[in-house]
Amino acid sequence: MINTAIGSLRRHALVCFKIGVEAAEPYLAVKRHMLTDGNRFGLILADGSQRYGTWPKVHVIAFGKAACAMVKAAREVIPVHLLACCIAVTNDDNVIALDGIELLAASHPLPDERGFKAAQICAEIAEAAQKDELVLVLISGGGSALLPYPVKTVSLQDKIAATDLLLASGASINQMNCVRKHLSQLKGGGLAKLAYPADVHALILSDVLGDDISAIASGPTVPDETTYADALSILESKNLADKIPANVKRHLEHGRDGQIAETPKSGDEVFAHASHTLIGSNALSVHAVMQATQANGYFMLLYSDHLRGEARDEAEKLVLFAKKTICSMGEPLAIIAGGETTVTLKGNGKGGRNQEMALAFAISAQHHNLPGNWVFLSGGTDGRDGPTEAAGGMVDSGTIQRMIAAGINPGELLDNNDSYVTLKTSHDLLMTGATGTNVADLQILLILP
Ligand SMILES: Nc1ncnc2c1ncn2[C@@H]1O[C@H](COP(=O)(O)OP(=O)(O)O)[C@@H](O)[C@H]1O
Ligand SMILES: O=C(O)[C@@H](CO)OP(=O)(O)O
Repeated sequence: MINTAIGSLRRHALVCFKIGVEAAEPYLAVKRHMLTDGNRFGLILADGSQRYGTWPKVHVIAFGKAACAMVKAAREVIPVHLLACCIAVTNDDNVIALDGIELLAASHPLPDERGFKAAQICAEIAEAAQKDELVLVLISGGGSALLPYPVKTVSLQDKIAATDLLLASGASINQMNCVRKHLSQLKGGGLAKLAYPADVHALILSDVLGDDISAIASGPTVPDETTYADALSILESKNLADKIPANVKRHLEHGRDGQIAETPKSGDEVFAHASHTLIGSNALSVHAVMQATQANGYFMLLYSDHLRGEARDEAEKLVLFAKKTICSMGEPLAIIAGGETTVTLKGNGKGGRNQEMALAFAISAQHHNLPGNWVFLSGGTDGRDGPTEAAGGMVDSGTIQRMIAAGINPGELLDNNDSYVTLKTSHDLLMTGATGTNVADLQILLILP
């Protein structure tokens, strides 16, 4: 039985989580950053200011896993007489047929010929845009693989081979994309360069923690501060310098030796008419959750907006932090975090990093006698945690009792990375279904001391 106090904490946690997810919902996020009076089209910039344009034509290029939802919003807002073209490139899983939009499917995470053709079309649109027209670029994660447009001396097959090696090497997304930018005509500011001197504005949904704009989909519209030498040293550090196709290595070496132009850097003329707005990210979702808990009457503390580390260790640290904090608080307390933990798999159970963190939190809270009624939610904003249909877990101060009453041993199951079955038994799985967005994970701890 869940008591009424815990019941209302659980309802609040769920509502706040959903508000965090909604803050990153691609369709809504794009709509929040556009305006029209029926005749003109304008943008709402990051600082909240409104800017109506005098663009006679708007060319819309959307790519990434959220391209369909983003382009749908743009199509609904931009007056038809201004819309020159509307193209969306996404991966097979995320294709949604839309009226009036040229929709192209391509492969992710390894590029394919379809992506190459889509990239050619996008490049042609950018090049054809005239001065004083607007190229509106809607960017979401996955864009790097979906729009492969290798430099002329590197074939698509060679680029696929290089991507494959990098994916398998454990390279970070920033490292991967440093190399991809230096093999591409579109990435690392390439799209802005092609569109110049037309105006370029990008609405960017970040799937990269820390929101390095030039890493998201390899930053096609923003300056790239990395170099050919950086790309080569990344390949060397991963022992790939002699495994990548010879054409790829030669291109990077020619670049390093100054025989090929660098990717455009900040201050470069090609960015004179280029701007962007970050419209969704883990940090923005964390912020939305923080506001929601305050609106619900909680005293709110931000624990971390870049949570990283082993899920179970982070759970214990959070328990200890909460215990220390409660001592000095008499009022309802919300402790908020966002980020992406990891799980080192040791067992053969089923689960995900959020479910593992929730289970570990419940065990650790009991071990450290976390007082009062509390609820802890850890969920993936994409609604899918690991290879399960749950988004994560939501545990409370009665969770361990429910598990024991059901005859299971939570500690043993955690050791087997079996968080899914364990939380299912205590009715603590967080089930939202796929959400259509992906800005990493959110953690919400609500406490009535
Ligand atoms: N039994 C398990 N328990 C906890 N985590 C797991 C388990 N099985 C897989 N995982 C984790 O799930 C992660 C993949 O989850 P997923 O939600 O698909 O990731 P992403 O959101 O990064 O695409 C892997 O990094 C792996 O560590
Ligand atoms: O497109 C990309 O470069 C990255 C980051 O935005 O996403 P993914 O990990 O899906 O390749």
